[in-house]
Amino acid sequence: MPSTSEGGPVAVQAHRQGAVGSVHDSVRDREISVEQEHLDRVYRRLEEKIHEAEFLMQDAARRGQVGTPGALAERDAQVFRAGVHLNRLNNEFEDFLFGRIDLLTGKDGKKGPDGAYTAVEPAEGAVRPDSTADIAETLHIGRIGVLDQDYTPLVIDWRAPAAAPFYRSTPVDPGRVVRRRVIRSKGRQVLGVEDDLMRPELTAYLDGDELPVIGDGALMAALGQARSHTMRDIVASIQAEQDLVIRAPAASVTYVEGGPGTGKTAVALHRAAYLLYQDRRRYAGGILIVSPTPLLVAYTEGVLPSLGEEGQVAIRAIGSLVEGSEATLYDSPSVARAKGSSRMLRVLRKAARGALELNDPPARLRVVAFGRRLELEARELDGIRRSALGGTAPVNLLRPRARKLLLDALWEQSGAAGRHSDPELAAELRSSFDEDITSEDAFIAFLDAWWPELTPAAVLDAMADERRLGRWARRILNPGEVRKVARSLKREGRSVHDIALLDELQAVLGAPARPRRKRELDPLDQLTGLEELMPMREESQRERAERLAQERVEYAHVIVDEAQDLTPMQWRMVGRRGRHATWTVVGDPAQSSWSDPDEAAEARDEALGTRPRRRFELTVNYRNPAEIAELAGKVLALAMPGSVSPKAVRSTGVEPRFTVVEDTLGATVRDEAARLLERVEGTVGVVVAMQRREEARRWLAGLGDRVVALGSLEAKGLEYDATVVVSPAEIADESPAGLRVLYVALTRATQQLTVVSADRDEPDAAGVPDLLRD
Ligand SMILES: Nc1ncnc2c1ncn2[C@@H]1O[C@H](COP(=O)(O)OP(=O)(O)OP(=O)(O)O)[C@@H](O)[C@H]1O
Repeated sequence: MPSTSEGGPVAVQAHRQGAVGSVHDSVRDREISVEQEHLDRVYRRLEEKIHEAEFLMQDAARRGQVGTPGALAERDAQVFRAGVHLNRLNNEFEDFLFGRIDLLTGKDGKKGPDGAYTAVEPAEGAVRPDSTADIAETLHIGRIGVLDQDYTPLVIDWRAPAAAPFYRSTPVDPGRVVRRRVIRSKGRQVLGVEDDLMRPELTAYLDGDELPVIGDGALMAALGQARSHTMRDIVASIQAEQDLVIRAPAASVTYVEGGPGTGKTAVALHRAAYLLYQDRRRYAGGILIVSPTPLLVAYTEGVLPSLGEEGQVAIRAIGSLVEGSEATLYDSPSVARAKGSSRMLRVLRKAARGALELNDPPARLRVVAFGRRLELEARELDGIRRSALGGTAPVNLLRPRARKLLLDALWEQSGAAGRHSDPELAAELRSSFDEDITSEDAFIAFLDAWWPELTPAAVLDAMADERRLGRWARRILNPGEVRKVARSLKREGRSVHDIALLDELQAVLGAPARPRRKRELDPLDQLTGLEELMPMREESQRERAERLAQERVEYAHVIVDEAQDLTPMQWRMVGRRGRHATWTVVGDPAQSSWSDPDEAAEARDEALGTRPRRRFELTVNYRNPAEIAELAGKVLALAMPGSVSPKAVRSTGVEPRFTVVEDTLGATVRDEAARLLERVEGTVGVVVAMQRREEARRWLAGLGDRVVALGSLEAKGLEYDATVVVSPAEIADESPAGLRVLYVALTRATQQLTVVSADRDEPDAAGVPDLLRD
């Protein structure tokens, strides 16, 4: 039986056990059958709704054959509405009822739109002087809301205000809630119930019988479960401090800090679902979640669909934010530092201007106009280029200006300027002069070569030349940095940090004017009259998503996960996607792998602008047992002296295991991974220094797909039943932020942790490496 630490959401357990004691199985069975009855009723109602939707579809189709314009418009609207209904009902048919709250009478007798009473606090006299009370209202909570024929709520949507007490109520501040129940079901069958008592001091009655309490609480049941390679939603056991973040108003910036395992990623995902529920018109297709790695994207991708939100939120790895890019390569720490630094902005601006001269531009311009040969020499051309480039306007967009300056210089040379005193005639003459020249092939060819249209990729490729980069980065990067950055750009494929540079270059260069693409045929376009009847269809979600992508992807809400890791250049890239957005930013400074947090904070503040921030802190570690959290705390003390570890919510009694390499590192790691595979049901992660990634994959070959090898930076945000952390010293020495990266590695396990030490770790007799000793 797991023990629990004190305070916060955990306190529920302590209260409950003291108050209730053991419960006989027959009571459990009876309670399961009570919930089964309710679920049966819900399904009957859902079936009725599905039949209704089907009938509407058929009826609408029949009406379509009648053919008057009014009937057609009505049919279209009905088909659309019924289709949406059917889809929702069918999609969310599985496991959508998961919670129940039993409430005291409220202060006022008002009902909200979901059919539930709105009061949060109990009415005076709801609790009798002898500490007994009657349950006045029972609400079931699920993934969508379902009303009975008479509009009484059978299920309340988890995001509706009436569902908030299910998450917010605690024994310290219970409100009207007496008992909170989590219902486990699969399809149409209720499998179990887990209860928490919010007012253990009360004897409460429901329909005359004493309220029974079953199980050890849903949170503990959820935390003890084996992990798979995909994250589960936490909708049934969101804790009060997490709920405050999820339901925080969308205005400005919601800023959340919390240590490892405090549910930041889970909370961010549930917040996206909540915002969609609150204001679907505003947010559908317009929420971006920025994640540090493609691995974390894949791990979290299933959560929103399980909350009924399929395809509405773009979850993108930071290396895939630019359309068409999917970078997974990592630069060495020193190259990453240079590329991520805001100094790079100045280098890119110079590169974008310098790149105009990449392909030996012509040294002179010769044209014939009004029967005269006109010529501009290299010196004049340089002067024109310099004056066209003044200021910070995007280089590609300056081409028309440069063209105009060339024409001015040629006009001057032609001597035609003084020919007419009448301004109208003079203007006409000038315009025919310009036309003459600009239609000449020689001029067009000159302009293309002298002011070529630049692409971000071409400029970045040009920076791979060390001499050239040295020129562009003079007095900005030091010669060592220039050498390393140039070398890294020569390699095949882009790194994660290159993507932010490409995005910046896109802004510095400006998009060349592109011919508009013809819109693809949208099948819903054929439903005439739909726009008027369904204002939400003004723009379909696909159209909106496409439009946003074409307009350089601006979003209505941007959620940044693992925000502590964004470099200044990455903040600029993300900032461009949310210039008018509201934001949710979640992170943990203690897990930052960026070597200069102050510089990153400055860039973050610039991206978020002056919008006011609402700060939240998450304080409870739901992932690691206390034994693992305590060990990780030793590294935290070295990495960020004085910072406080989040409180672990449970303990397993299994201490971390320490081993020292015996034969070869590979054989030891493989043995330890195999050992853990036998001890846990779910996944095992082996975390190594980045340079050992490939090697470690070979060590584990043949052990099956429950085990994976990860570089330390790839472990961000992920979790496993058990982990093997290989050579803490090697991970810590890999970069200036190495100790914080090691802290991340040590906090990935939900049950067991093994640390393998090599020579460099200086293990003591018990195998404990130097870095993890007291
Ligand atoms: N209220 C909850 N009920 C059940 N499980 C929870 C709850 N909150 C968090 N968890 C679980 O705890 C684990 C850690 O959550 P999550 O990955 O969101 O934490 P995090 O703060 O993002 O961690 P890190 O900073 O280490 O990436 C996950 O398995 C998550 O499902």
